Amino acid sequence: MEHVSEKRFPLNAKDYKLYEEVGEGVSATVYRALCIPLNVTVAIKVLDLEKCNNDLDGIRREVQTMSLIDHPNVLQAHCSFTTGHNLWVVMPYMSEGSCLHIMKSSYPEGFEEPVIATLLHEVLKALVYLHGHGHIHRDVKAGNILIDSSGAVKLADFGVSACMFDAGDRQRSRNTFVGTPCWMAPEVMQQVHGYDFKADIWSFGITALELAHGHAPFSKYPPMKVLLMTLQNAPPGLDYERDKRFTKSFKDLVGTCLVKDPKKRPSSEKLLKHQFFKHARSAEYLRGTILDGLPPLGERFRMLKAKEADLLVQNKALYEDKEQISQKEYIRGISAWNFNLEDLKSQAALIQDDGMPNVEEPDMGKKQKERTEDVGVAAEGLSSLEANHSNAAFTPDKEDGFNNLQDLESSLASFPIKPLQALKGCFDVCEDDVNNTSPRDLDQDFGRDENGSSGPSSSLPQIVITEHKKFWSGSLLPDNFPSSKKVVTDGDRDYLQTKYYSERNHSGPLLHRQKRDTNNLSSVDDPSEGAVVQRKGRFKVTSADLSPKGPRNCNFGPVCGDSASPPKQNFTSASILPSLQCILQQNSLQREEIVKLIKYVEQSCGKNTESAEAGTADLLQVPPATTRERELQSQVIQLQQSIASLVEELQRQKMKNAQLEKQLNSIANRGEK
Ligand SMILES: Nc1ncnc2c1ncn2[C@@H]1O[C@H](COP(=O)(O)OP(=O)(O)OP(=O)(O)O)[C@@H](O)[C@H]1O
Repeated sequence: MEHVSEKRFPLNAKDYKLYEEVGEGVSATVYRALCIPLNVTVAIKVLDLEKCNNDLDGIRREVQTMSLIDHPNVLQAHCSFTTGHNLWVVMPYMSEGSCLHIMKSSYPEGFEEPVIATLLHEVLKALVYLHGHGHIHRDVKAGNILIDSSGAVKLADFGVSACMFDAGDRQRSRNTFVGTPCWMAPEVMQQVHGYDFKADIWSFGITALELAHGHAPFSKYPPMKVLLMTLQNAPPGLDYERDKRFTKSFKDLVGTCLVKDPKKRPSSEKLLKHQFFKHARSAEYLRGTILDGLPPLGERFRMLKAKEADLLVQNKALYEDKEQISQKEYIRGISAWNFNLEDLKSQAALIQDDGMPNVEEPDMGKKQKERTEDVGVAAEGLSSLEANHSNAAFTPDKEDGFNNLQDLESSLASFPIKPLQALKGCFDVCEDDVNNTSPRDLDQDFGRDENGSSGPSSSLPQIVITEHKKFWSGSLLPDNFPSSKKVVTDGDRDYLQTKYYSERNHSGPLLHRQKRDTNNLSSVDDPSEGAVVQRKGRFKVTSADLSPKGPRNCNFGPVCGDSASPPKQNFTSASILPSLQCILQQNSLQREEIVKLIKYVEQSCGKNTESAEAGTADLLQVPPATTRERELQSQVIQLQQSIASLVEELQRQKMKNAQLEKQLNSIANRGEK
C-alpha cells in the first residue's frame, strides 16, 4: 500500500527520524519528523493496524483516492506505508497545528469573527472541492483544520482514518467508548435514510460555533446526551443576545448550516457565496493575528496534555461513583460517526443526569417549535419518539429540553443499529461548556436551500454494514456478578441500586423505559423484574419477587418518587396477595437464619443453655409458616429434647458419682479406724 507524491518520499521507516509528538487522535499519534534523504520536515501519523479493521485493501483504496486529491486547502499525504503493525502516513508538517490546539492554548473563548471568517472560508473551499469530486469528508471540526507557518489553512484527516475505522473499532481503540458526537448531523445519528455531503455542512456549522466559543456545543456531555440533544432540541446556534460580538451574517451562516433537514441545508458551493465570507481575509492576516507569538507546536502539545491529565484527575475525584465512565470522555468532543448502540446504552445506563446544566438551549418554546417545524429526517425519528410519550404526559426537562434518561431508549429505538456502526469517528479535547450560548433566533431568515441537494449524487457513501459485535465498554464485571450497580429510573432521577444480575444486560434499565406509561405503574418497571405491585416511599415490590423459587428476585429496590404523593393505582387483592406472600417468604427465611445464629452464638460463646432454650422456645412459639420451617422447628425440638435427656443423664451420673464418692469416703474412714 503506498502513494508516492511527486517528491518521491521514501517508503521505509528508517528514512525518517521521528521527533516530538505534536498530536494525538483516537486512532493515531502524530509526530514531527525529518525525511532524511530529502531533508524535509514532515508530520507522520502513526496508526496501529492491530486496533483497526485490518481491511488493508480498503485502506489501500482509500490511500489511492487520497493521492488523487489535489487542492491547496486539503492536506494531502506525501505517502504511506506499513511498518510492523503500524501504518505510517507521511504528510506535510503544519507547524502551527490545529485550530483546536491554538484555541486551547491561546484563545479559550474562541476567535474573533474576521479570523473565523478567514478560517471557515478556506475550509469551505476544501469542502467544495471534495464534494465536487464526490467525497464526503465526514470529520470537519477545528481539530482537523491545520495551519502552517505561512498561515495557509488545510482541512486534514480525510481518508485513511475514515476507512480504517469504518466498522466501528475506532472508538474502542482505547478500550472505552469515547467522546461526544458533537459534530454529527442528526441524519447521521439516525441513519434512517442514509446521509450525504450535507452532513459535512452540519459539521461545518458546528465547527463555526466551535471556533466562536472555543468548544463545540454540548461538548461537555456524554455521547448519549449529545445524541438526544441533537435529535430532540432545536439546532444549536449563536444567540442574538449573548453572542452580541458576532454579526448578523455570521449568525445567519450558522443558522443556515444547522438545519435538521439536510435538504434544507445549502450545498457547500452555495454556502461559499454567503455574505459572511466577505469578511474573510488572507493567510497573512492569520499569521499576524492568531499565529503571532505562539509557542512551538510540540511545546503547546505537551502543555495541553499535562492540562488534560490534570483535568482528568480532578474529574475522576469528582465522579468516582460513576463507575467506569471515563471522565476524560466527558471533556472530550468527538465527531464520532461511528456508534455502537450497546456501548451507548451501557454508558447511558450509568449516567446520573442531575445537575447537568443546560447549554445552548434555554428556550423550550422555541425548541418545541423547531422540533415540530423542522420536519426533516431527524423529525421523522422524533415522531416515533414523541408517539412514545403521547400517553406519558411528556414534559421536557426545563434544563435540557428532554426528559432525561427515560427518554433515551425511546429515542434510540429509532436508531437502526448496524448503519450506526458503519460510520467513523474522531476526537477533540474540549473543556467545560457551562455558560454557553442559547438557540438562534428562529425567526431569522437563514437562507435555506429549499431546492435541496445540488451536489453530486455520487458522493453518497457506500455504507459498510458489518456484523453487529457486542462490546462492553461499561462495567467489566463478569456475568452474574453480585452487587453490581443498576440504575433504576423513576421520574427524572436515577438511583444506583444493588442487584444480582442474572443476565449481563447493560441496556436493561433503558429497555423497559420504552414501555413507560405513567398511568399504569405496572408497566413502568422492567418486565424482567415483574410489575410493580407495591410502592412505599422509595421502595417497590415487584411481582417477580414472588417467584415460586423463592425470593431470589425479591427486590425492595429504591425507586424515585414523591413519597408525599401516594401512587395513583388501585390495589386489587390479586396484586396485594403476592406481595404479602413475598414478605412472608422473606420472613420465614429470616427466622431460619435467626435460629441458626442463636445456635451458633450459643455454641461459640458457651451461652447459658437455659436462656438460649428459653429464647428458642420463644421463637418456636411462633407458628411455622412453611414446610421447611416446620421441618427445622421439629429438628430444633428434637435437639432440645436430646439436650434435656443428656442433661438429665448427666445429673444422674453426677448423683451416682456423688454416691460412689460417699461410699469410698466411708470405706476409707473405716480403714483408718
Ligand atoms: N500534518 C500535521 N502537521 C501538524 N500537526 C498535525 C498534522 N496532522 C495532525 N496533526 C495534529 O495531530 C492531531 C491529531 O491528529 P489526528 O488526525 O490523529 O487526530 P484527530 O483528527 O484530532 O482525531 P481522530 O484520530 O479522532 O480523528 C491534530 O489535531 C493536529 O493537532
